[in-house]
Amino acid sequence: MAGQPVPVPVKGLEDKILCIKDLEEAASKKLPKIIREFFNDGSTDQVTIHENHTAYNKYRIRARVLVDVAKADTSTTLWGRRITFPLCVSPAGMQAAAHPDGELATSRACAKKGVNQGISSFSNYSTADVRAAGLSVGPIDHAMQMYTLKDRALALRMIREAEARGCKAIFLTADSPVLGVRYNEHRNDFRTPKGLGFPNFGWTSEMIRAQEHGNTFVALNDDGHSWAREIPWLRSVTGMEIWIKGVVTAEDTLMAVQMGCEGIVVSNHGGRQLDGVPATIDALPECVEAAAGRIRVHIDGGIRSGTEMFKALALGAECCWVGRPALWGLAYDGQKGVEIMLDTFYIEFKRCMQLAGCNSVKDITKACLGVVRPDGPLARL
Ligand SMILES: Cc1cc2nc3c(=O)[nH]c(=O)nc-3n(C[C@H](O)[C@H](O)[C@H](O)COP(=O)(O)O)c2cc1C
Ligand SMILES: CC(C)CC(=O)C(=O)O
Repeated sequence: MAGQPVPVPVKGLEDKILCIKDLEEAASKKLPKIIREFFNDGSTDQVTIHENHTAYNKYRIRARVLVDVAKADTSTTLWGRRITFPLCVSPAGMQAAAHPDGELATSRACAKKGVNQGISSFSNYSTADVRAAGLSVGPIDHAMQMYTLKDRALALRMIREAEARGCKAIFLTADSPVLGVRYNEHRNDFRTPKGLGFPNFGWTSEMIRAQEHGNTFVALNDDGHSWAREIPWLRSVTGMEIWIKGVVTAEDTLMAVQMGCEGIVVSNHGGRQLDGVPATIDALPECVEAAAGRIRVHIDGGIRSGTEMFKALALGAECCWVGRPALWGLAYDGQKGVEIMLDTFYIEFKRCMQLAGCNSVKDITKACLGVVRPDGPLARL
């Protein structure tokens, strides 16, 4: 991707997409209200979804100058393979509601741009098809996202399929024993659009539309889940890496370490589950400290620019993931839209590294950041 120009508008579309905010606006105009609000909103009072993004503003970059950054290298390693830069696409379900090609288009775009993807349990395409779509373009690794399901036989089928297709990890979404309260779904009587199925569960469109969205979660997810129930069982049935997605505390990071997990994604589900939990960038430092280098720590939630990626890395995340930006890319222009999204982040991240005086991802450390205090000088971390 090196040397690419500033993102340009897609031919035939009038919007000039220069940043993720532009993409959000252009995509939102194209989406029907029910889908737009389902994608864009958070739960109840929208506090966490708002802070996920705004909390980045308190940090400033302590840029170093007169550093030769002509050969700045944005790449990093994930699952033993170099990726273009430390950004991957989070497992967000129902992507065919954004564009008919849904997760297939996302997979192709990720492979083309050299990053990885999480496959949602609620993908509208099967794990086999999503893997094949990406691999037809180039190398790509996938994590299979799973909930803590009541039905062990179903969970096992999904695990076996993920293994057979070569997924590298299970992302066990731990923040969803029940569905978060999202007013838009009630106000709009949200239903999965006609024609979309959830093949990972073996559910057709007709089966899904017969039930209310919230009831799907009640039927599937286990509100009696626990560390002791989930992790030893997962470990006993699969050799894939086990990552916990949805951690926002040091305590749960330590549990993940003690349970022998390979990694965590510091995540609050994009502010869609419990409103009032901290912004992920605010939860990150205590999780990084608790992990103490023993397991991988990644982050998602509210990341909308390369500068915010830089800040998350400086605070100790090894890699960032984004959910809605991929959905906006899809809604804007399918695979091409997701590519525009990835290019935008890439260009911003590389330029931020260079302007901050960093030549590699390893150069991005706590020393690169300061925190704004109301009435004082910038405080070093
Ligand atoms: C429409 C939508 C569907 C999602 N579906 C899932 C899902 O099926 N499983 C899951 O673990 N997370 C799901 N997420 C959460 C994402 O994986 C991710 O944590 C979140 O979107 C990151 O925040 P961001 O959208 O602000 O980047 C979903 C998010 C959105 C917006
Ligand atoms: C795609 C959905 C069924 C899942 C969801 O809304 C979520 O996990 O936030």
